[in-house]
Amino acid sequence: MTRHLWIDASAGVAGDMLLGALIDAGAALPAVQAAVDAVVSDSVRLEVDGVQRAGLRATKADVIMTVDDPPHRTWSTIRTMITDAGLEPPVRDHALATFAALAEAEGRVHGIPADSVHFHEVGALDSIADVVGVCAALHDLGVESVSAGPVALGSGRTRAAHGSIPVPVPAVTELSTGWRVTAGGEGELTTPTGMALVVTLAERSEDLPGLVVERAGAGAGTKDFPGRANVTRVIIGERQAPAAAEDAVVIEANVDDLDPRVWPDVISRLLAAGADDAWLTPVIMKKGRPAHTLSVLARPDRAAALRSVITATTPTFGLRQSGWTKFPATRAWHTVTVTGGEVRIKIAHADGVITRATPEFDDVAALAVDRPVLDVLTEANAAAVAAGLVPGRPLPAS
Ligand SMILES: O=C([S-])c1cc(C(=O)S)c[n+]([C@@H]2O[C@H](COP(=O)(O)O)[C@@H](O)[C@H]2O)c1
Ligand code: NI
Repeated sequence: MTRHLWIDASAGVAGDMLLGALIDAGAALPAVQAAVDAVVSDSVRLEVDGVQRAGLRATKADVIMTVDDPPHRTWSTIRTMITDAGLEPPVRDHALATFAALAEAEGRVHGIPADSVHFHEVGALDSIADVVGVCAALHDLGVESVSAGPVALGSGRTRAAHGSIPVPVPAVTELSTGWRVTAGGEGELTTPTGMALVVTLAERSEDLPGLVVERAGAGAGTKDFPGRANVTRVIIGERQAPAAAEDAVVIEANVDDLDPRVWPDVISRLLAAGADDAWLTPVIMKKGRPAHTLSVLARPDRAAALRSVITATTPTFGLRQSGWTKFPATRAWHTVTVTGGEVRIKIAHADGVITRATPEFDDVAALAVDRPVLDVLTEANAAAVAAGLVPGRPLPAS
């Protein structure tokens, strides 16, 4: 069983709406405020209030500025602030991935490198509070997996720093690649920060899955439209282990004319765009040319976005795609303490019995600041054994 969160964005989603919904569902405001303070100390105060939207009760989360003149900040500055804040590793990693998606989308829209994307004054503090706050709230709620239903983006036009822009606004359109969306009504129903949170945190777009419901929450948007509640809802519950078999696709292209130094960037962009894995195989292709086959494994709903990444980042004139069936192990996570911090242990299990347990390598590498990675790995393995996370032993309660 996994604690799953499903996001209902059928009336739209913004960062503050999702934050309000998670606090409404029971996330502790002090824990969320502490995470935000760790990134931007003494700059914002989160306030929550019960409000009504078209007759429905919901929690409104407000980000109150407590500084007069907050500085302009680029994505590269914000990345350093989040990295250095001492956040719990899952909170830090989710916040970094969300901001990266937002900055890359804005960069593509404006034709500038993501690192130069500028979050001006209030926008920067607002976005940091929303993104870090949502990631901290998920952690506080013990959420292990996330999915989202179709997202209503809105229609018409809105005013932004660029003047009057069409809805869905360009950054939202960029972020929506591969996601099920609808117009859903007049006005800007989904903001760039809201969409970045959904597409980064949710593993898939799906209708409400089978859950044993534990709690629900509703987060209010700023406006109150008559006849349609301006709320983002969340439902949290225990999800049964997914069926053993899953549909997957493999997208491939043979490439003989890419500067080999570019390949690592191609692979990392494919992983950031939702590939389950991406790899290269050296081949001798037609005309006896040494080349590489690029292979990308992904869920079918990620295929369109991944084909676009391949086309944009390699010189290939075409690609091929085939359908596969995956048999992923059922997974669970536990955290162990080692010198200097915590390491998550990834556990595969069947019928309540552990079949494999492995320290999450990114957590291990992050703690290997002034000692070898192998030392931290050995300590994490020993901590996992001491905690009973050993093949053949029962899966402990989470
Ligand atoms: O300021 C910029 S660059 C900006 C770009 C865009 C594009 O789609 S491009 C949109 N907006 C608007 O800013 C507000 C706030 O959005 P948050 O995600 O920070 O909540 C919203 O109305 C966007 O449409 C700004
Ligand atoms: Ni913009």
